[in-house]
Amino acid sequence: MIPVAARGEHVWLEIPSDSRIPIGAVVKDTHNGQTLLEDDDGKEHWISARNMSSVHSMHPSSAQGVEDMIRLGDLNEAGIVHNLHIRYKQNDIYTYTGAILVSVNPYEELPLYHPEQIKSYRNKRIGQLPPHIFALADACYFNMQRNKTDQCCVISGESGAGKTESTKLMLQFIASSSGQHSWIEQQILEANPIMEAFGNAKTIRNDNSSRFGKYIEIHFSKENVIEGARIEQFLLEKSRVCRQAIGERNYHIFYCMLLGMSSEEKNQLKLGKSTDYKYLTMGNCTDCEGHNDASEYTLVRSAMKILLFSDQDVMDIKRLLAAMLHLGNVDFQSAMFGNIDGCDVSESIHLSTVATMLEVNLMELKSCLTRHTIIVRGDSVSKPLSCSQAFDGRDAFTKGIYGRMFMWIVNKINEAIFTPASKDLGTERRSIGLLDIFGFEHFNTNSFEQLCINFANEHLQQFFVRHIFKLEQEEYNAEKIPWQHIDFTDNQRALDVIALRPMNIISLIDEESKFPQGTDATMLIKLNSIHGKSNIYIAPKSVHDTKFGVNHFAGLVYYETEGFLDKNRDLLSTDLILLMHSSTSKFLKQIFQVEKKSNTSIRGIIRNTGLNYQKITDTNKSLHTLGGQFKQSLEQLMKILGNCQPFFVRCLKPNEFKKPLVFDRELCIRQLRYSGMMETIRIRKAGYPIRYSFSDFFHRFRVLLPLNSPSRSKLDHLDCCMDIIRAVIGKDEDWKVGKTKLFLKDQHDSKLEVERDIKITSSAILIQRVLRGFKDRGQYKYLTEDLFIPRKVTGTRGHSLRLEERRFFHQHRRGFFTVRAVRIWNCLPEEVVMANSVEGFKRGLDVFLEQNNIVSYN
Ligand SMILES: Nc1ncnc2c1ncn2[C@@H]1O[C@H](COP(=O)(O)OP(=O)(O)OP(=O)(O)O)[C@@H](O)[C@H]1O
Repeated sequence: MIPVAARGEHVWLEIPSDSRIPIGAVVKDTHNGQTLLEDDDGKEHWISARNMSSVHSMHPSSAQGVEDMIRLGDLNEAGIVHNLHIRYKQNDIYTYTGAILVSVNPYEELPLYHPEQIKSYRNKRIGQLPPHIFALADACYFNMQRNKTDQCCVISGESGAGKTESTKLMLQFIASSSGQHSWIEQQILEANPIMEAFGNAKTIRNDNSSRFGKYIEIHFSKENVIEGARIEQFLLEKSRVCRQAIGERNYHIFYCMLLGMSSEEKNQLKLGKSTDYKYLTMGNCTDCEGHNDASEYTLVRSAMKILLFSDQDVMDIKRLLAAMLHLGNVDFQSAMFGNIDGCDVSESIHLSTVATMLEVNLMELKSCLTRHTIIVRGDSVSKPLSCSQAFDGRDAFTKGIYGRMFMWIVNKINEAIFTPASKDLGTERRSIGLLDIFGFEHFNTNSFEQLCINFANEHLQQFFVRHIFKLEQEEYNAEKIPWQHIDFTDNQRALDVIALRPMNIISLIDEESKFPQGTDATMLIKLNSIHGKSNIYIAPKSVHDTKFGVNHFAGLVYYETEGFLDKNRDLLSTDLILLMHSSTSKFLKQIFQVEKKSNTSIRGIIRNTGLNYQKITDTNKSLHTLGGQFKQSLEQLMKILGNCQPFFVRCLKPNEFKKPLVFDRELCIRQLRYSGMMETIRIRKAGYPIRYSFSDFFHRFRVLLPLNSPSRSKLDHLDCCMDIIRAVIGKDEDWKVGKTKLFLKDQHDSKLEVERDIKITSSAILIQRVLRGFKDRGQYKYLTEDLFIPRKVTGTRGHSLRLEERRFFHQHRRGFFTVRAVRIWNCLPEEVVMANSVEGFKRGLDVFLEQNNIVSYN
């Protein structure tokens, strides 16, 4: 409590709120023993002297705000959220926590991303300029070169928090990192519009929501120039193709196509306007504010050209999209077949259009949509479907086509941008990976998709926890660094129960899906019997309840099990698969090619035995389930990430209204809490995230060894390291020496790199000055006096050269330096010596030093 507060003073004010976190405020006035406060939200409060117990003083660092939250004096939730809030009000949307970047969505275009800004952030250390996504991208590129390790950046946050925008900005920065705008860089950037058109949609939360996860890996040559990339996609939300919630749209591509195509093209595909199609109007919304569908279509078309989609590929895709729209308009009506209930396709042109677009026989298509074949004692029997079964089958068919088409498109993009590592490059090829994956989801009704998404988030959280907390603290112990253990919330147990230990939730769901008699109810019984006693799994409250709960790191989520098994099986009817293989469209056949093994067996079956339903059905079932596939690709991804040096971007959504400058504290506190930000700041503040072995440190920062250092002559790594650190960082700063490594703070690393760069730049300027002078003097003398100066300086070690060196010694009193300079001159190519910029010269010199195994300029 502060008894009296002066005008202008910054304070904390306790206010009633869900989070019970005090809000920052400033004293506006004092009058008759009352104090007028204006809080961070702009609300005014008169506080009587009696109530001043709810007012506390604020640390000056919190009052002004800090760029790096580990410098916050008030290291608590109030301090963090207040810091982000006051920065956000000034459009400072980026804030560091050490090398972790917090990004708050501005919901408006800020002048932060011009090519000039890219230039200014290039080759700067974190902390030299205000926090920025470009600074992180530059740090990835820099670390990749310096440490010769692969880098990755995990970009996380809720839907609409800004993950995709952040990914695009990082990609834009990295793609221009080598300074040359090559064809491959352009191709990588052009992949975005295509992926967004087919994989993004307007949702309630985000007008351009990515409905799939992606990992983009950019590959670099030995010279750190981009030579290719690879995109992996995860778990596209297929249900959106058939169904959208109110206010939401289907995938952008459908609306773009209908507005962007010429009327001739539309006639060819028998297409009208978006309101004509059921699949596009389920959400009562066909427009998307700020999204110009027609011009997006032009962008997608030109991106496809750049990514080498042929005209035939584009035509094939358009025909499939048109087929899906018509399929959505195919209606069914009840009909009787003898005394069996069934259904028939209602009269319309849509069915025949679908048959034309898919290049299949009309009657067979009709039969596949209204009947299904089952095996009875080895014989195939065709049975009619009820109306609702037919609608479900039709939708499954559409989802099956869209999902496979999306995978084909991603593969096609990869064909254009991916170059396999050449053998002689061996392990020297480096990469930077960017992971933009769906954030934690918790809706009123959560289904199988949410379980998969939240399972992915558990994995990423564990990766974060492992990297930031576990490994770090283990290393302090191993290196005997004095350390006070910091408690953190470890989600390992949740991850074990969901997916890792035997009989985990995902594997039980999978097992039940493969079981012919398995139902959602039998699955739930198994889950209860195995996990009923765990405090991670929450069993249904009664036998009638079909929901189970999971205690995730981000909160308790209940999952509705109805439809779980069908979604996990993700099967198309055997009739439809065979129909697709009977199509005359090569494209359609290609996208329905399943995994190689089962694929050959399908073809074999068709060729050898005609339509053998039993075998096809078996093959179909032997394929992985959706959950199984997702788990496998996620585990592969975690392995890749585990071999990288990670960076993290935590995106925050400041409000639910997509409005600029509106900061909903409670919403932000919730996001900060479950991302473990509070603990992260504590460990970043207390810890030493930068570690170097003595020898690595010595080799990197040798140029900073003071000239008068006694360890200079001994060249003992540890002694030299200590001398460098004392000279550059200072002996009173908080750095530590372990058994084999040095432990530094993020800001120390930045300082060392900046000093190193200054030293090398000045040395390089000096060397270049000397060399140019040497050359020009030689030229001058050659022209005027025709003295003993060699006509070709390169490689000459003659008398005249030594003369020149000596003269230089007298002029500059840097004899040692000159001799070295001349030696370098003898080897350096002319274009390097005469480079127009110091940077260019340094680059050339670096290559030379590396090739000649010279570790320092000194
Ligand atoms: N740095 C930024 N500058 C301006 N606007 C931004 C920025 N980041 C995000 N936005 C705005 O917020 C919207 C949502 O961002 P984005 O699509 O990146 O969210 P997301 O986290 O990827 O969501 P989802 O998980 O739904 O895909 C963008 O379409 C854009 O309008």
